[in-house]
Amino acid sequence: MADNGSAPAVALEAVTIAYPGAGGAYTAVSEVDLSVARGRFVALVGPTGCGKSTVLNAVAGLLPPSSGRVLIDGEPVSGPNRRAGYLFQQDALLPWKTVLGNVAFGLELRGVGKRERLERARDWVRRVGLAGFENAYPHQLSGGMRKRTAVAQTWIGDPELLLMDEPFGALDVQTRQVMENELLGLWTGTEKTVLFVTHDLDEAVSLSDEVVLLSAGPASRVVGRYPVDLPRPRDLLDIRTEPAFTRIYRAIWADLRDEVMATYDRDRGEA
Ligand SMILES: Nc1ncnc2c1ncn2[C@@H]1O[C@H](COP(=O)(O)OP(=O)(O)OP(=O)(O)O)[C@@H](O)[C@H]1O
Repeated sequence: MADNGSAPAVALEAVTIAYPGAGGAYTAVSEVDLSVARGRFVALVGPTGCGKSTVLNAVAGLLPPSSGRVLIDGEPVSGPNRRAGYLFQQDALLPWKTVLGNVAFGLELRGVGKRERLERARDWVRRVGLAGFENAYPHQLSGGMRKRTAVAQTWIGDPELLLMDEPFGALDVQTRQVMENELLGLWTGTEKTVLFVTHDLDEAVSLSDEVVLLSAGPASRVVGRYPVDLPRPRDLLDIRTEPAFTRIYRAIWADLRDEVMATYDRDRGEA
């Protein structure tokens, strides 16, 4: 592979994505430019339906742009990116496999020998706090435990790039806070780049180095980039009460609110 050490981990260049439809194509995002340096934690926010998942799917290589380019480490994306790790709101646990089997599954697909993959899976099960549940099946787990299993499943492959789409959206508030903290704990000190989609501004600010705001659709584009210069390592339970957190949150919300209202007005007009 080319030596692209200085290239951004992720770059979108004038990316436009239109979905075909019966009444004509729907342009979800238009001319999106975005560059994410290696090792950064970037949150993507915007009103509902603005195209956050669309952008993430394009970066994942699951959705080819109608025009423009997506580059990973300086190389154009052409097909699903197998070096990236994914975490979505819906986990992808296999119901017939145990926790250990689910965590080891990615390594199994890659042909890693049984002994090694089980050893590594056991280590990850322990790291996400599920020691003792190795032999449990997904239906025997709480939502938080399923999510921990999914986190281990993703991280065991040691991906350089993590693409997360509202990964904790379905969890109750308390479990969510614990999981967010644990995610930061895993990520801190690594060189991993994270693109994190959320519609929760609180979550976006507390986790990330930078928040990127997409405008209301159709034809959404990037309308704001906000550095989050809060110290690390962060304890999310503490950081949300810091004056600096409130300052950043308010600055972004002032702009996000306009986009949310634009979406609301548009939907009302269509109703
Ligand atoms: N496969 C598809 N075919 C047609 N339109 C689609 C398709 N997928 C998404 N869209 C439309 O594209 C727009 C962007 O959708 P997307 O899911 O990317 O937004 P989002 O910001 O992630 O939404 P949310 O915050 O509600 O999860 C929406 O209007 C959606 O209805």
